[in-house]
Amino acid sequence: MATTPEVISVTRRLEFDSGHRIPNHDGQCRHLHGHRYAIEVTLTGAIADHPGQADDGMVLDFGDIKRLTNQYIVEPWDHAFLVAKEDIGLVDFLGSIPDHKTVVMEQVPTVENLASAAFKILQPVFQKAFGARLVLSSIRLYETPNCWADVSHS
Ligand SMILES: Nc1nc2c(c(=O)[nH]1)N=C([C@H](O)[C@H](O)COP(=O)(O)OP(=O)(O)OP(=O)(O)O)CN2
Ligand SMILES: [Zn+2]
Repeated sequence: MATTPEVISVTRRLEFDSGHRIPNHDGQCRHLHGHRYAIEVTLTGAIADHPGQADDGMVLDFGDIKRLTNQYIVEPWDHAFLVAKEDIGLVDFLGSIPDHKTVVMEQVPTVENLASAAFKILQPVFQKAFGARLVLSSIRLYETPNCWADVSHS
Protein backbone atom coordinates (compact mmCIF):
# COMPACT_ATOMS: atom_id res chain seq x y z
CA MET A 1 0.00 0.00 0.00
CA ALA A 2 1.40 3.42 -0.99
CA THR A 3 2.10 5.77 1.89
CA THR A 4 1.00 9.39 1.82
CA PRO A 5 4.01 11.74 1.68
CA GLU A 6 4.62 13.48 4.96
CA VAL A 7 3.67 17.13 5.25
CA ILE A 8 5.83 19.07 7.68
CA SER A 9 5.90 22.68 8.84
CA VAL A 10 8.97 24.82 9.43
CA THR A 11 8.95 28.12 11.29
CA ARG A 12 11.41 31.01 11.31
CA ARG A 13 11.20 33.79 13.92
CA LEU A 14 12.41 37.33 13.29
CA GLU A 15 12.13 40.42 15.45
CA PHE A 16 11.72 44.12 14.79
CA ASP A 17 10.85 47.35 16.60
CA SER A 18 7.98 49.59 15.58
CA GLY A 19 5.91 52.42 16.96
CA HIS A 20 2.12 52.47 16.84
CA ARG A 21 -1.01 53.55 18.58
CA ILE A 22 -4.62 52.39 18.57
CA PRO A 23 -6.35 55.74 18.20
CA ASN A 24 -9.72 54.82 19.67
CA HIS A 25 -8.48 52.48 22.38
CA ASP A 26 -10.08 53.12 25.74
CA GLY A 27 -6.81 52.60 27.62
CA GLN A 28 -3.08 53.28 27.39
CA CYS A 29 -2.76 52.06 23.80
CA ARG A 30 -4.18 55.24 22.31
CA HIS A 31 -0.89 56.93 23.23
CA LEU A 32 2.13 56.78 20.92
CA HIS A 33 4.30 53.85 22.02
CA GLY A 34 6.34 51.04 20.58
CA HIS A 35 6.96 47.31 20.77
CA ARG A 36 9.60 44.79 19.99
CA TYR A 37 7.50 42.65 17.69
CA ALA A 38 8.37 39.05 16.89
CA ILE A 39 7.03 37.41 13.76
CA GLU A 40 6.97 33.65 13.31
CA VAL A 41 6.48 32.55 9.70
CA THR A 42 5.41 28.95 9.11
CA LEU A 43 5.55 27.13 5.78
CA THR A 44 4.22 23.66 5.12
CA GLY A 45 5.26 21.18 2.48
CA ALA A 46 7.02 17.95 1.78
CA ILE A 47 10.62 17.25 2.76
CA ALA A 48 12.85 17.55 -0.30
CA ASP A 49 14.42 14.26 -1.36
CA HIS A 50 17.34 15.76 -3.24
CA PRO A 51 20.45 13.75 -2.34
CA GLY A 52 23.61 15.80 -2.73
CA GLN A 53 21.74 19.11 -3.03
CA ALA A 54 21.73 21.98 -0.54
CA ASP A 55 18.05 21.60 0.33
CA ASP A 56 18.08 17.83 0.79
CA GLY A 57 16.04 16.90 3.84
CA MET A 58 14.44 20.33 4.16
CA VAL A 59 10.94 21.66 3.60
CA LEU A 60 12.58 25.04 2.99
CA ASP A 61 15.90 26.49 4.06
CA PHE A 62 15.35 28.73 7.09
CA GLY A 63 17.59 31.23 5.30
CA ASP A 64 15.02 31.61 2.52
CA ILE A 65 12.26 32.38 5.03
CA LYS A 66 14.55 34.88 6.73
CA ARG A 67 15.55 36.57 3.48
CA LEU A 68 12.01 37.06 2.17
CA THR A 69 10.50 38.03 5.53
CA ASN A 70 13.30 40.51 6.08
CA GLN A 71 12.82 42.03 2.64
CA TYR A 72 9.05 42.38 2.74
CA ILE A 73 8.22 42.85 6.45
CA VAL A 74 11.16 43.48 8.74
CA GLU A 75 13.05 46.02 6.65
CA PRO A 76 9.93 48.12 5.85
CA TRP A 77 8.49 47.95 9.39
CA ASP A 78 11.59 48.02 11.60
CA HIS A 79 12.05 51.41 13.31
CA ALA A 80 9.01 52.66 11.44
CA PHE A 81 5.87 54.15 12.91
CA LEU A 82 2.86 52.06 11.81
CA VAL A 83 -0.11 54.40 11.58
CA ALA A 84 -3.69 53.84 10.45
CA LYS A 85 -4.69 55.87 7.41
CA GLU A 86 -7.79 56.97 9.34
CA ASP A 87 -5.55 58.49 12.05
CA ILE A 88 -5.35 61.66 9.99
CA GLY A 89 -3.81 64.06 12.52
CA LEU A 90 -0.98 61.64 13.23
CA VAL A 91 -0.46 60.81 9.55
CA ASP A 92 -0.08 64.54 8.89
CA PHE A 93 2.24 65.01 11.87
CA LEU A 94 4.52 62.13 10.87
CA GLY A 95 4.52 63.43 7.31
CA SER A 96 5.80 66.77 8.60
CA ILE A 97 8.97 65.17 10.05
CA PRO A 98 11.67 65.16 7.38
CA ASP A 99 12.64 61.65 6.26
CA HIS A 100 10.58 59.99 8.99
CA LYS A 101 10.04 56.25 8.45
CA THR A 102 6.26 55.91 8.48
CA VAL A 103 4.10 53.07 7.18
CA VAL A 104 0.47 54.03 6.60
CA MET A 105 -1.71 50.98 7.21
CA GLU A 106 -5.16 50.35 5.75
CA GLN A 107 -6.48 49.48 9.22
CA VAL A 108 -5.68 50.33 12.83
CA PRO A 109 -2.38 48.68 13.77
CA THR A 110 -3.64 46.13 16.27
CA VAL A 111 -1.58 42.99 16.37
CA GLU A 112 -4.44 41.17 14.61
CA ASN A 113 -4.45 43.65 11.70
CA LEU A 114 -0.65 43.69 11.48
CA ALA A 115 -0.51 39.89 11.40
CA SER A 116 -3.19 39.87 8.71
CA ALA A 117 -1.33 42.52 6.69
CA ALA A 118 1.92 40.55 6.98
CA PHE A 119 0.16 37.39 5.78
CA LYS A 120 -1.33 39.22 2.78
CA ILE A 121 2.10 40.58 1.87
CA LEU A 122 4.01 37.32 2.29
CA GLN A 123 1.51 34.86 0.82
CA PRO A 124 2.09 35.91 -2.83
CA VAL A 125 5.83 36.35 -2.17
CA PHE A 126 6.29 32.72 -1.08
CA GLN A 127 3.89 31.49 -3.75
CA LYS A 128 5.90 33.23 -6.47
CA ALA A 129 9.20 31.98 -5.07
CA PHE A 130 8.24 28.36 -4.41
CA GLY A 131 4.96 27.70 -6.26
CA ALA A 132 2.62 24.98 -5.12
CA ARG A 133 5.45 23.04 -3.46
CA LEU A 134 4.97 25.05 -0.27
CA VAL A 135 2.13 26.82 1.49
CA LEU A 136 2.46 29.78 3.83
CA SER A 137 0.38 28.08 6.47
CA SER A 138 0.48 30.58 9.32
CA ILE A 139 1.93 33.72 10.78
CA ARG A 140 2.15 34.42 14.48
CA LEU A 141 2.90 37.99 15.45
CA TYR A 142 3.86 38.84 19.03
CA GLU A 143 3.22 42.41 20.14
CA THR A 144 4.55 41.69 23.60
CA PRO A 145 5.80 38.43 25.09
CA ASN A 146 2.27 37.95 26.45
CA CYS A 147 0.12 39.12 23.51
CA TRP A 148 0.01 37.73 20.01
CA ALA A 149 -2.21 36.97 17.01
CA ASP A 150 -2.25 34.00 14.65
CA VAL A 151 -3.31 34.08 11.01
CA SER A 152 -3.73 30.80 9.15
CA HIS A 153 -4.10 29.71 5.57
CA SER A 154 -7.79 28.87 5.03
N1 LIG B 1 -6.80 42.36 20.82
C1 LIG B 1 -5.90 43.33 21.03
N2 LIG B 1 -5.86 43.98 22.20
C2 LIG B 1 -4.93 44.93 22.42
C3 LIG B 1 -3.99 45.25 21.42
C4 LIG B 1 -4.08 44.57 20.17
O1 LIG B 1 -3.30 44.83 19.23
N3 LIG B 1 -5.02 43.63 20.02
N4 LIG B 1 -3.01 46.15 21.69
C5 LIG B 1 -2.87 46.73 22.84
C6 LIG B 1 -1.73 47.64 23.14
O2 LIG B 1 -1.24 48.20 21.94
C7 LIG B 1 -0.54 46.96 23.85
O3 LIG B 1 0.34 46.55 22.87
C8 LIG B 1 -0.80 45.80 24.70
O4 LIG B 1 -0.92 46.29 25.93
P1 LIG B 1 -1.03 45.42 27.25
O5 LIG B 1 -2.28 44.63 27.26
O6 LIG B 1 -0.81 46.39 28.30
O7 LIG B 1 0.17 44.37 27.10
P2 LIG B 1 1.46 44.20 27.98
O8 LIG B 1 2.14 42.94 27.59
O9 LIG B 1 2.29 45.46 27.88
O10 LIG B 1 0.86 44.01 29.40
P3 LIG B 1 1.41 44.44 30.81
O11 LIG B 1 0.50 43.74 31.73
O12 LIG B 1 1.28 45.94 30.85
O13 LIG B 1 2.81 43.97 30.88
C9 LIG B 1 -3.88 46.53 23.89
N5 LIG B 1 -4.89 45.57 23.59
ZN1 LIG C 1 0.84 48.63 21.52
